[in-house]
Amino acid sequence: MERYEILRDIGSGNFGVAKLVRDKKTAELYAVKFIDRGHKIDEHVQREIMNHRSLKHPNIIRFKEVLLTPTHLAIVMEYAAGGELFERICNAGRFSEDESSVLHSQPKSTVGTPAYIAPEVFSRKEYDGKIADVWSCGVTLYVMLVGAYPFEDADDPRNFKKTITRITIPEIKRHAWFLKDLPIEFMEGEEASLKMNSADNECQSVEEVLGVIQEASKPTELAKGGGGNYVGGGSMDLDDMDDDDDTDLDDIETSGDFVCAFTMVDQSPNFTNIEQDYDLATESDNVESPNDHATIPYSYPEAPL
Ligand SMILES: Nc1ncnc2c1ncn2[C@@H]1O[C@H](COP(=O)(O)OP(=O)(O)OP(=O)(O)O)[C@@H](O)[C@H]1O
Repeated sequence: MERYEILRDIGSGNFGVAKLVRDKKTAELYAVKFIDRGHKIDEHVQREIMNHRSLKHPNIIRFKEVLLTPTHLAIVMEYAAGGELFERICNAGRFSEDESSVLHSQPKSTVGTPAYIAPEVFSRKEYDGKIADVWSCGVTLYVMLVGAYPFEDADDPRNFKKTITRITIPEIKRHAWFLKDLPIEFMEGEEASLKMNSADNECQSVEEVLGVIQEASKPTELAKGGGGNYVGGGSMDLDDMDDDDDTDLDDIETSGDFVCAFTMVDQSPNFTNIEQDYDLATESDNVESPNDHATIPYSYPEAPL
């Protein structure tokens, strides 16, 4: 399969490298995170991938698919061309003057930007610091996703006392900002399950994703001298990346926030049903021992994070 062309490195994390690729058919750009096959592909990696797959929101990088190269598990996702969040924050400055003056007018025992402070901290009664931190993290996440403060009254934006009134879960479920672009998985009722079925048909299925992850968690056949049973190969092989590639990178739009829409192309080949114990002997003739890997248990939460 020669679906993607690797263009350049875009970063590296704890688990591997991320590269910018172009879909040869549609010319769309994607980011691909490469993680070494073998022991690094554990239940944590699996959980991250399955959680990512279930997140569908315009402000969250969209998962596309997982593929195998001879040496790596490749996670294909939407490419975010806006650069690093940290740099954005540094460039934007920490607080505006307005925010600072509000901050300084708070009681001395209250530290932080008011919009981020949990209601109980304002109340000056005893409170649990850890729980208050969870509130602040929630506000931070909301601001990062939406670009505005939650609980803000548009007619009275500086009235931070409004955060003292805690919204209830049923109220949240009816709230406009919760319902806007709500992923189908989290919708309730019959309409939701109908939508869910049609959406599931559009992307790599849970079984396919888990099948690829299971395969990637096995010791690589390449390391053993075998050819291996892989999906991808060709231009997705990291070793194939040519630094002197004459691809004209100047033509690539990397100035906007998100440059590619989520578009599915053909899906990966069939995989063994993950509910059966994975039978290596049926996977590849090159396998030396069917007992040299552990199957990652399939136990990730489908619920919101
Ligand atoms: N979808 C993407 N679009 C653009 N750049 C990305 C994308 N995914 C990753 N990157 C870049 O690659 C870097 C490494 O990403 P990666 O997800 O491997 O690691 P991380 O999230 O920084 O840390 P960890 O390895 O702990 O998950 C990121 O810091 C970012 O610069």
